[in-house]
Amino acid sequence: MTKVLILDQSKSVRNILRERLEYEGFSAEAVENEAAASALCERIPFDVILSDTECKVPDAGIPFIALSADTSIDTAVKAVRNGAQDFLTKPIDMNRLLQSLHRTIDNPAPAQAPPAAPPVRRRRAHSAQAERIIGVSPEIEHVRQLIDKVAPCEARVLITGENGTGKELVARWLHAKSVRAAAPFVEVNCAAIPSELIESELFGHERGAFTSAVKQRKGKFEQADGGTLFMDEIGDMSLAAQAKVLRALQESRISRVGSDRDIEVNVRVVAATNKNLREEIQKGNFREDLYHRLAVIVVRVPPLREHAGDIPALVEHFIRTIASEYGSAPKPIDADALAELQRMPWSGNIRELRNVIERLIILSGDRITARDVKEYC
Ligand SMILES: Nc1ncnc2c1ncn2[C@@H]1O[C@H](COP(=O)(O)OP(=O)(O)OP(=O)(O)O)[C@@H](O)[C@H]1O
Repeated sequence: MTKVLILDQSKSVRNILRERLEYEGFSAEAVENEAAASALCERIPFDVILSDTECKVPDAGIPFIALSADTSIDTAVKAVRNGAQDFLTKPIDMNRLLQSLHRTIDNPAPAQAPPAAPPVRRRRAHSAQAERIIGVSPEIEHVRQLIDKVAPCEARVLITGENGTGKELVARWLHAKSVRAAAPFVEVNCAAIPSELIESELFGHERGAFTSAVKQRKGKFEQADGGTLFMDEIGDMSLAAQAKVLRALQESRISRVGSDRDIEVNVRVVAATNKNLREEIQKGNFREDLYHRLAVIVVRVPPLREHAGDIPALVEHFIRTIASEYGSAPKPIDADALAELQRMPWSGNIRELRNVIERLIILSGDRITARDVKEYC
């Protein structure tokens, strides 16, 4: 199992990253300073360190990825000059982080040998605008038709499907095609938030509600007022949090942690899960009443293996978008390389396909060949 050390002064960042990485199958430890990191590095052979640029990374010869809330090119260049394998800005885009971790682990360049001039890369903007849904298969057409029918009405929607199938993309389109399109689309990943923080994350808190509540904060429900709240990985929420969400949905009211005042909210909830919620209800892990509140309409997003005919169009799309992020020309791909990609099982679905295309663009020569696919996938 890949071992990751998280070095960050913020407890919530440490908790969120640790929980999410453990969820993704990594073994993760988190510390707040260099001394603790050095001590841990002596005991545990970490494969990679994730470190905020405010912290000093222990000199243990372990590749590291720099994280920072400062998005300036100067900070990125400095981090790479200091030996970082990659630089990611906060708030962390988990897809990017996972890609970066896999790249670092698969290809750990010595931490002491940073490139002289790091490539400047335009990162994908995390904008409210939804990316295009690629695919003309009957399966994807069906999803598109459902979006068109369901988006304009106010009904709550539950989106189901395996990881990486495009559930978030569907949620963004449901918002973009609704009457709420001009209002915020706010997302919350219920699996990434430790159970003790979820209530404050969803409903906000008053100053002094708990030790670290140094100022008043609006929760996701209030932030999404007038718009759409996308609750991802809803099946991973604790029963206690489920009860609070149920009340918010029943009454369209919430109260911040530490307050006894109710606040009215006008939010359309779109939820997503990769779990079978009916099975979770049988096991006692998910409230049936909440399920019926959320799943007025169910949109199932198919796994990529059920619409493999869309792979060539998706590959072409990713080659173009990734090339433009890197500021380079799109690389051609050989027909037999494409055929090879169509034969793969894609258990990580479209996200995995995107990651593979990014890897192939970086590692292949002038064009992507079948040999590249066999070597790098
Ligand atoms: N039909 C599609 N056309 C183009 N891009 C797509 C399509 N479906 C998914 N993607 C892209 O694949 C990646 C994964 O999609 P997304 O995050 O929506 O999946 P998800 O089902 O929400 O994943 P998870 O369950 O892990 O949260 C994103 O980069 C998304 O833009």
